[in-house]
Amino acid sequence: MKSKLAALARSFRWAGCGVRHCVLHERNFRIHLAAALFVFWLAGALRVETAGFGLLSLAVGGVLAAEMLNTAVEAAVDLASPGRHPLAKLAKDVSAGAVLVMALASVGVGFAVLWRPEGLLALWRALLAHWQPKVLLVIYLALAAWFVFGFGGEKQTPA
Ligand SMILES: Nc1ncnc2c1ncn2[C@@H]1O[C@H](COP(=O)(O)OP(=O)(O)OP(=O)(O)O)[C@@H](O)[C@H]1O
Repeated sequence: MKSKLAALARSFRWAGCGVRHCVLHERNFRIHLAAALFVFWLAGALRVETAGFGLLSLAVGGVLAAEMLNTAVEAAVDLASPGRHPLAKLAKDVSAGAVLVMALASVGVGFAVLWRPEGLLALWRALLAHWQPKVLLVIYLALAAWFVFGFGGEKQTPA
């Protein structure tokens, strides 16, 4: 029993290593994370109901998972085919296309859940009328830019 629990804990640890790698070395993954934070903030500000949060979570999780699978495919292809090969190109392009499809579907989910003209207009008016939201927005944009472009190391494929 103890060794089974240890094996389970180990598998979670390896999964965590995969997430950590993407956060540190995949710029697109960080873009999705920064966008997700904004989407969840917007959903909170618009008082989106629980089901809406569920849909947004599925969409955000789907895009992040697709991005991670794309990274896994790229690493496996580079390992199997260090030189150029049409099948390597096919695998990478289809994998990248899957991320695009998931991202577009998520934009659709985002619109369906967050398109509340009155609420959005009220947020926009609050942004224009007060300095605090402007400062918060600038801080968020600066932190997001640092996180996306300045955080972690260069893209790499582990040896
Ligand atoms: N081993 C390979 N053989 C043939 N074509 C490849 C190979 N590796 C990459 N390509 C192709 O070269 C182009 C650029 O690939 P690259 O791996 O640089 O991806 P990318 O679009 O820059 O994405 P990322 O920044 O996530 O790596 C893509 O069309 C890809 O399919």
